[in-house]
Amino acid sequence: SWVLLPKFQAWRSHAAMLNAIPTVGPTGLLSGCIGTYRFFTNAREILQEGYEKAILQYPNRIFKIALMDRWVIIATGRMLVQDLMKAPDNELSMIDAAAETLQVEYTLSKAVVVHPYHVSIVRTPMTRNIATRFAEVRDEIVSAFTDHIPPPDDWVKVPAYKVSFQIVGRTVNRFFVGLPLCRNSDWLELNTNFAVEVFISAMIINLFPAFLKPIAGRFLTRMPSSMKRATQHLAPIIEERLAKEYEYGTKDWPEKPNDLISWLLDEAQDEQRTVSDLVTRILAIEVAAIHTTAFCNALYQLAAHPEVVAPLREEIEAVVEESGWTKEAVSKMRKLDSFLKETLRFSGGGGLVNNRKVLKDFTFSDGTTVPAGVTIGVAAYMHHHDEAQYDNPYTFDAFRFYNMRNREGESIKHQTISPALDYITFGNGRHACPGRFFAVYEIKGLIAHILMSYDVKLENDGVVPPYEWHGPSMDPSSTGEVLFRKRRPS
Ligand code: HEM
Repeated sequence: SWVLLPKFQAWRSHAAMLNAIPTVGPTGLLSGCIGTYRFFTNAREILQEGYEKAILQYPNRIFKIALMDRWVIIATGRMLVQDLMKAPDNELSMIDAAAETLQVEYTLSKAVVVHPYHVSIVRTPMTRNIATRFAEVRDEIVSAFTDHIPPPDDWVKVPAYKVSFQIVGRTVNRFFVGLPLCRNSDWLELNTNFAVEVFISAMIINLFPAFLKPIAGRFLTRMPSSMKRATQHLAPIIEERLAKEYEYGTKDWPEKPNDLISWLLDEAQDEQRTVSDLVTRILAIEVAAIHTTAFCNALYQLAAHPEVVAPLREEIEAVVEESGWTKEAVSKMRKLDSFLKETLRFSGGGGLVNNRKVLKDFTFSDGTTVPAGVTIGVAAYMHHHDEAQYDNPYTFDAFRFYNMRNREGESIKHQTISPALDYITFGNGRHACPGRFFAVYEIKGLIAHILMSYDVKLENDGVVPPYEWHGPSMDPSSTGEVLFRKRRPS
């Protein structure tokens, strides 16, 4: 029994830590099954209830929700959010949480979490090349809009969700893989579908208990066929680049393209220099870059707020006249930046983000302890609508952050790219989204182009079509329409 005693004690202390955390949603027998079902269908209500109780009632500002085979703990308020984002990876692991949330083993490949070197490629060479590649990105924005929404003389209805994915897919791919692949319809369809499939398959696999996940995982993913399809497009390009390196005996051969494939090859080691590993990384980055609903949300908000159009147009025209369509010009678009950041605050984030797997019992700075084995996350939507963070949080105030930047000494604060404890759309700290610089320049470029070339409006009296909650993720309406016409002189 002396062998079992320490185990029993550890189990008791684990149970005591868990018991001290209030549960929201179903409790008792079968709570995991019912809880998972309710979290899938009613996550918003459960999270809102927990969030309000955590602030007003609970002693330690955290609460827990029972899922099929694990507990999810939600941390609320700036202090706990800061602790969570500052914690070292060997205590609170982002990678382990991502592997679980996205079920990467079945939906992507274990390799992307075992050696995530592609994250530093996004952070450094990719971000450094935004300025040099901006003219091409801008060219693709113009050409993608011309193809998908040829400027009509009279109002036409455009399915916002579908078209925004198509336009983002092309813009992102011009930057990642260049012409002609960025306009190849099979490649684009594969990428946009794959990005959505990863999230849907993972959500369904997560409904199964641990012992059934391998079976569910085998049947519920189209990963092998997507990999094969992606390989058909990428293998010839990758092989040609490897051949050039061999031929010239250097990685810096003449006229090497300046794109994601080259940036990856510059860093990849040993087995990472194979077609299959590189294809997986490229798909993983595509998923991170394409599965963002920011542009679609911004389009709905722009169409819903005609009063912002004139000031935004005035600003864009002035900076473009001065600096052309460059990265520098886009960074000077401060009102547009505020509009985008307000969109991300107001409609971005979802209910369970910045997830961390607890690898060792973890104590927050207020003394609250969570046991190893659970997952902790943040309810970003509720955080961004908390009056402790923002005045009138349920009002969409396009120039909220512009006005804040105009305050004495705050001109470089409050930008869309700057994570802060009251603004966690891109996370915060060490794991803050490394792709946010590109994402922000790209989305600002897309909205600026709409403002310069089109008039937009919503049919339904300017009311944004209802958001869709899929489990804890909050998405813009997938069926809503925005009306477009060629810009008319005002
Ligand atoms: C508006 C668009 C985007 C949003 C809202 C967004 C949001 C996020 C968030 C919340 C995280 C996790 C932070 C955490 O857990 O602390 C993250 C991580 C990440 N994002 Fe983004 N992202 C966006 C666009 C992009 C783009 C365009 C790329 C690639 C070019 C990208 C690549 C990544 C990568 C590689 C990570 C993992 C970082 C790590 O492991 O440390 N994201 N993103």
